[in-house]
Amino acid sequence: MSSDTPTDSSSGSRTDDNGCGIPVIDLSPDRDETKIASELLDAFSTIGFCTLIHHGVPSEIFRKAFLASKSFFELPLATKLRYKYKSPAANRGYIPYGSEKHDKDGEGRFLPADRGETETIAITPDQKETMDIGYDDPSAIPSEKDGVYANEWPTELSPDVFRGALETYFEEMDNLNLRLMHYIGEALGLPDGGRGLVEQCNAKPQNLRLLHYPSTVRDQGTGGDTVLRGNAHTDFGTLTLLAQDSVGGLKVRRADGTWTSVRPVEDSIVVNVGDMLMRWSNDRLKATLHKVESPDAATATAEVSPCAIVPERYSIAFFCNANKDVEIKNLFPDEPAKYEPINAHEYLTQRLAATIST
Ligand SMILES: O=C(O)CCC(=O)C(=O)O
Ligand SMILES: [Fe+2]
Repeated sequence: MSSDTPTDSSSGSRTDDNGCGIPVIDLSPDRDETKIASELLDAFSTIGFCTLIHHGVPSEIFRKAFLASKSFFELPLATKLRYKYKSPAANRGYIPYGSEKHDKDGEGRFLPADRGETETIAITPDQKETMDIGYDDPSAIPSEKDGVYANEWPTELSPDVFRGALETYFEEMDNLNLRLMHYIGEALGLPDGGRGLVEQCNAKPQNLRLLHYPSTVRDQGTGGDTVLRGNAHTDFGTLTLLAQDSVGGLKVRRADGTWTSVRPVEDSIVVNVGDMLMRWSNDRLKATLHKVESPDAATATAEVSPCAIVPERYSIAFFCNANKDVEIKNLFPDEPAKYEPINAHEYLTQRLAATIST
């Protein structure tokens, strides 16, 4: 069996993935919610990933968000650099190619914090540019001292095309995340049936990231046929809600070390567990390594060019976190804690600082 076969027999998770590579979970309102919750728990405690369908977010909202992303990345580099990412504390703005250094190696082991230039260079920089957007709280006055930051919306783009589309997208994803956290809390058997988890994630500490992987040629990057567009990593927060275009290339590592390709499904959302939720759940939920490569013909739904050109790719990640003041501490006090408690904001800022050079 090829290591990219889109089934998952090794992890013990559901295999009815419709060829998607990871479990597919249907959130239709007429489905039994307890069943949905147990499917989510099954996926998140094995491969750590699933694809959501019938989640209720209208197609139009994805279409407008992808249009906003394209309009931004098509601006000249000098213009995009006016909105450059300033600090992990603010966690907003544009990051040009080659600025992410990753804090884990290809096996998921943390690299030393004081790693020098050589070790950084040993990992090929991601072939992507990104734009991070947070929540603009209308009732708070931005102040660096108080840790309140505002987005810098590009003045070159009409508010309808960019800001409006992305604020709507943010709101939809935020609601969906809270729904998922409720299911997770319920399925984990937490005493308050999931309400407590929701209350600890409901202050919009999330981060919307637009990603653009430029078109490239196959024999660059790691060599051979495959181009590595995004290094293997785990996400930092609680859940990540990812929308992708039809190009493909996302791969997830199974428990046995082989990789499964996630086939893009129109209007679906790929969800995965991040390290913060893995810690919080005392390792019951798994933050799994994933990476982005050039698409293989078997999984891409877009026409994959037989020639050397790999088409550009767009995706939108919605990185969810616990509220800034939450202590991430073993949710199961009856079992020995595998991690020291840590403040959610501190944890996130540390991980961001270890990966992004500003
Ligand atoms: O672009 C993708 O498909 C995945 C991106 C990703 O994993 C990330 O930004 O954390
Ligand atoms: Fe990721």
